[in-house]
Amino acid sequence: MNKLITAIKVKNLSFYYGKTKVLEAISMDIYQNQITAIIGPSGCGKSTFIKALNRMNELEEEIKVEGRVEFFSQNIYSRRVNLNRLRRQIGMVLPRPNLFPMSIYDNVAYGVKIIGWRPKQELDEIVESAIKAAGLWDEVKDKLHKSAFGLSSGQQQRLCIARALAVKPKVLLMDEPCSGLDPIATIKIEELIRNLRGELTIAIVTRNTQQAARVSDFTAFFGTDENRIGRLIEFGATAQIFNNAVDERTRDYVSGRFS
Ligand SMILES: Nc1ncnc2c1ncn2[C@@H]1O[C@H](COP(=O)(O)OP(=O)(O)OP(=O)(O)O)[C@@H](O)[C@H]1O
Repeated sequence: MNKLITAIKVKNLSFYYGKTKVLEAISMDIYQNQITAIIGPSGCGKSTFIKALNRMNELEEEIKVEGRVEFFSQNIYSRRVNLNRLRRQIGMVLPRPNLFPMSIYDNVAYGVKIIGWRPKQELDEIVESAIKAAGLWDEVKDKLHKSAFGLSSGQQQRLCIARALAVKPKVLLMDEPCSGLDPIATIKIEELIRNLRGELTIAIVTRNTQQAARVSDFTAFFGTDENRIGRLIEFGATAQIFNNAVDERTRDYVSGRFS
């Protein structure tokens, strides 16, 4: 394997909603151009963690962050950070499709247009290549100017991924992107993730351990301690976590023995 480069370094991150601590002292790296899965039982803080990586939690009520999150060595919680730019570089796909009431084309072009004006032909090319990367082109190429709401939920979710890819993020965060989808739509999203392997840094939260095993290079297993606070229990190459985990709790969880 080539030498791994850290895209996001999480150092001793603790996270609070109001006065309630939900994550304790998380330290781990998200490696560039690798796919990192975050797995663990419900309520262990997986979504909170991934949202902390591009400050998406700040849309919620009072939060407190301790520790550091560095994006290519830059502290993302520094006051100097431009949040729009940060979220363009570290994009996010949510559990449910959240398209705009616009055409398929305009949904994908939207973020690109915000960055700056481009000639129509260039915009067309960006839209086409993002939709292709999301594995959706053949299904939508003849109806680009129809409403995005006419698509199935699986197609809508892939369009959300196309929209995220169109602004050329360095990292894509995915929070349970298949949670509302049937098995076939889920497989299509997994295929598209695998196709991005080696080209884009991806962190994906999933409750589906088999999905983590299928798509990821690295896996972080989160759990809760006796105070119900989320902790990183084990991090490693996905094959190691699934076949040769060090911690008994990881072994129980990945083998489905977790209650
Ligand atoms: N906006 C919020 N305000 C207060 N508490 C919250 C908020 N969001 C999440 N929590 C709490 O933080 C803890 C972690 O929640 P989080 O959604 O991050 O876990 P999760 O591992 O992603 O769970 P699931 O797999 O069920 O989605 C839970 O105890 C949850 O109730």
